[in-house]
Amino acid sequence: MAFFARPQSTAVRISQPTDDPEPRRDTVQRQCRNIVIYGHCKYQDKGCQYFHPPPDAPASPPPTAALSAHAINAPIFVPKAAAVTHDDYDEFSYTAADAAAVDDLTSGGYYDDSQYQYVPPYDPNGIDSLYLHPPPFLRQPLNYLLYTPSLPDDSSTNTHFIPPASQLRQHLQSQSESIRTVAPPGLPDECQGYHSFVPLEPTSGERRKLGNWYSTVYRAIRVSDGRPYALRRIENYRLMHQSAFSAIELWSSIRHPSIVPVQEAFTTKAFNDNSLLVSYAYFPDAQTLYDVHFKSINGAPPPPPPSSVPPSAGRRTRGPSDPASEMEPQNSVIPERTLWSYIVQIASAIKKVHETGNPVRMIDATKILVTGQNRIRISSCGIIDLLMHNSLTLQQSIEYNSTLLQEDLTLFGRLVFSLSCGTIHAWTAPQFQKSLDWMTRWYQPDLKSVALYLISKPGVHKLKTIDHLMEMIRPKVQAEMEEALLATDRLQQDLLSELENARLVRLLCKFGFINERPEFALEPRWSETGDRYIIKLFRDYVFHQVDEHGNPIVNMSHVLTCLNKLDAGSEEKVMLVSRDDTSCLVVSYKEIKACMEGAFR
Ligand SMILES: Nc1ncnc2c1ncn2[C@@H]1O[C@H](COP(=O)(O)OP(=O)(O)OP(=O)(O)O)[C@@H](O)[C@H]1O
Repeated sequence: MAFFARPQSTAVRISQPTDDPEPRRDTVQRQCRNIVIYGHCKYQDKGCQYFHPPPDAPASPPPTAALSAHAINAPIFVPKAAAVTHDDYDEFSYTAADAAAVDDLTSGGYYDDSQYQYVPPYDPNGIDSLYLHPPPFLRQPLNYLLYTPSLPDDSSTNTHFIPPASQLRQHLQSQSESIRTVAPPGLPDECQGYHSFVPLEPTSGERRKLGNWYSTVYRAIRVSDGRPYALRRIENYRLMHQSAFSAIELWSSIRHPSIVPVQEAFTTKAFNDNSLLVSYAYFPDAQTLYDVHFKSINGAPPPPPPSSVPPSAGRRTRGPSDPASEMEPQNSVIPERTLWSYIVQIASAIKKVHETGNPVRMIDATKILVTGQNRIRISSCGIIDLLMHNSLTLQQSIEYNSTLLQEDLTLFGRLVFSLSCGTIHAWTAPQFQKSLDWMTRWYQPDLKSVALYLISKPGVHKLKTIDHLMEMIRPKVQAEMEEALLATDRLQQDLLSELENARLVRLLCKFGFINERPEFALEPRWSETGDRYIIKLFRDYVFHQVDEHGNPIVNMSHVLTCLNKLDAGSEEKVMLVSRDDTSCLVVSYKEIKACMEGAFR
């Protein structure tokens, strides 16, 4: 058929305008489209602001005339759903007159049907039945892919592990920023496949030690996967036995949600000494338990609250009126729920490691990281095993290991005392009785029982075991599991609302790749004819609409609606007009999508 100008693209050419009755831009003097379409406007005296020719003036083209491309410049319609939900909707689209003119359209559809009551172009050489009986414009049912289904929204509630969505977003943004921190000068540009070293602790002032070794933690990016890692550097380390690395090999095979995964270890001279570097997974903005819960005691400003307080728990502060305030002045008490959560997470990590027959050796407030709301992970695993590697006989090593397993539980007990009492030395003899009183005052008795079990001295025939501990805390484990599942549900729901982001970005990237490539102007497969032309017109339709004064319309909901429909390949049709108004195409989103995929490929 003649008006299928490009059958292969299925775009419908409507007409070549033969006269120029209207200026390009919409103005209040523009002729009312109701006159053009219906021959009269029932809102003429009721506020319609467009020009209505006097009754004796020459009649406008009858409705059966070919629709001019200029008609596209008629008042821009905005999808109803978008307009009512978007703050920045185009005012012009909803002037009183238009509101009246398009009032009917709101009775159930998204678009002004009357705008689509077009008649196929007049084709003197090929009048056919379509001309005489134009097919009705059928509104396509919405594709379910177009919109995220609305689910009950609990994103504003504060769950145990996941803060309200607004806070979560802030955390994630801050983490993203931390990952991209620019490397300061003075550090190696590249070292064993890592670059962009950024120290994670102050490098001035007192030097930090791990055991007898000076140690610094850096964030660096690994070349092979582009991901950030936390590298702990041990200065002036001499590797005596290659077998020392077997500890790292073992730890790199242990995966547990409460253990910072170990990646690899190597020695290097890149720091102008013999350094040992152990690479761990990096958790942006992580703070140690010490930083979060104990630092204020040393006079440093307290870190931001760990966001660990469930709304009902409140935060209690030791004040001078508390009998226990003699222990430490003005230090916030960790809510019992948070404390149990820490205990369950650490116990579960210890169980995982003890099952391999190995000790953890890093149960310490300065080595346990808080990586999210109430989420903790034991860090720096394996490094002590590497540094203190010695060649023991099998029997010696079994006995040594057994001692270290008991030691893990004792360290754990000390940590529970420290966290419950808010002071790192709460378990030591001078403070022990006061600490017990304190725990009796603020927490349920089972917390004290657990702490006492953990720091008790093992009998010759009765060793402490992590399994026994797990049995003691079973009800708390169940509560923790429920919280973890709730967190998964919450995250999945949040993820759903972000689902369209990736799709839209991919579409925008494709637009960017395809449009405006003058260097390919002479390339027949590329030039702005055919499919590429449709894509260009669609780009204009989505992004470059202007109002009656020629000002750009910045209507995000229009853009998002169009892109969503394009992505879903909706059957809905859209009218595209060239910039010079010489041609006008009606194509479906589905067809535009096919054009775009083709051009992109
Ligand atoms: N895997 C990791 N991901 C993100 N940050 C980490 C990681 N490991 C350590 N850090 C951060 O590096 C910093 C230094 O860690 P380190 O273990 O030396 O703590 P520290 O408080 O300085 O302990 P110490 O007093 O023993 O030196 C801490 O702020 C910690 O949050």
